[in-house]
Amino acid sequence: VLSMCGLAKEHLKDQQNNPWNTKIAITRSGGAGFGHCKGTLVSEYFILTAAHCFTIDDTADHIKVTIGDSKQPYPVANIYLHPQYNVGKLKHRGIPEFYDYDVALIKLGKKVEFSFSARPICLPCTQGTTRALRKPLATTTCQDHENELLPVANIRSFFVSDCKYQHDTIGLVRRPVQIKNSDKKMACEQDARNAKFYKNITNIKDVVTDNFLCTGGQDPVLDPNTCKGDSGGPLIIQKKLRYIQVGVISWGVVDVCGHQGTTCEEPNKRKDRTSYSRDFHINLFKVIPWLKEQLADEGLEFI
Ligand SMILES: CO[C@H]1CCN(Cc2c(C)cc(C)c3[nH]ccc23)[C@H](CO)C1
Repeated sequence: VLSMCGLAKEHLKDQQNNPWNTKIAITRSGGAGFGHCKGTLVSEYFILTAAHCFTIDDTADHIKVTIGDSKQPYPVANIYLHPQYNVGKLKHRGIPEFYDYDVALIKLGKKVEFSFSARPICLPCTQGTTRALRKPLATTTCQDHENELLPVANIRSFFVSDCKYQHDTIGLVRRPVQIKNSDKKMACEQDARNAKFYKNITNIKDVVTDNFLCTGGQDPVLDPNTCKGDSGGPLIIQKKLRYIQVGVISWGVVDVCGHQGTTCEEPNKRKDRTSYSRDFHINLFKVIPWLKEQLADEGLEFI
């Protein structure tokens, strides 16, 4: 059976504690600079990330994926963007960026040998998550997973930032945030209006569709915010000692890292977090059919 998903070495730090954490580097021709994104290892060949990390002319040979402690990048065989992702879909309505269905799968050119620093995270509606939730395999449904992981409430979850410490060592820091899946969901979504391109949108639900999970703000508690470089990273829920990914970091209202990109808590380097600094993540329960199709041969046993 595929090694258990969502298992981390609790007492260790950084990569052993987030063994599904991957870095995606995209080299653009013509000096259009580097693209950097995060992603998660979800099976022996696939990385889950955000579709907006890629532009139409990013080909597989311009993408490098590093996993675990290995400095050696994996070759990329192919990229699969969600078929309904279309960043320019609302351009005619003066909305330059539309992030709906902002998910993509990268197929690696080489199989990942799992280890304590390279292990897949659990995905919703797979048998691995049923086991991780300690539920009966025969009777547990995808809806049971959703009821357990995303109830109507403020749900404790986390994303992961990389922190640059002195001597350029990179650490991985877990950032606790609450998914506003309660009566606070509306206010969370309305704050999208504070984003650069969304200021004069009449109906914010046109851009913040039902496919998003919303975190950030200060009600009930002040949540940390994502940065551009966190794009494609996971929104994770921990159940006992197992980790399940419920979202992919898509976009945020305020890039609290500014240009330097690191997301470390350096003094006065991080823009102050405000009540309207919200972050939006693609809800994986809304893209199960696409995941199931793309990952059909990966032994994940979707239910
Ligand atoms: C609609 O306009 C907004 C779109 C996205 N924002 C950039 C951005 C991206 C692309 C991705 C992630 C994960 C981000 N986390 C925080 C900011 C941020 C800009 C500027 O913040 C405003």
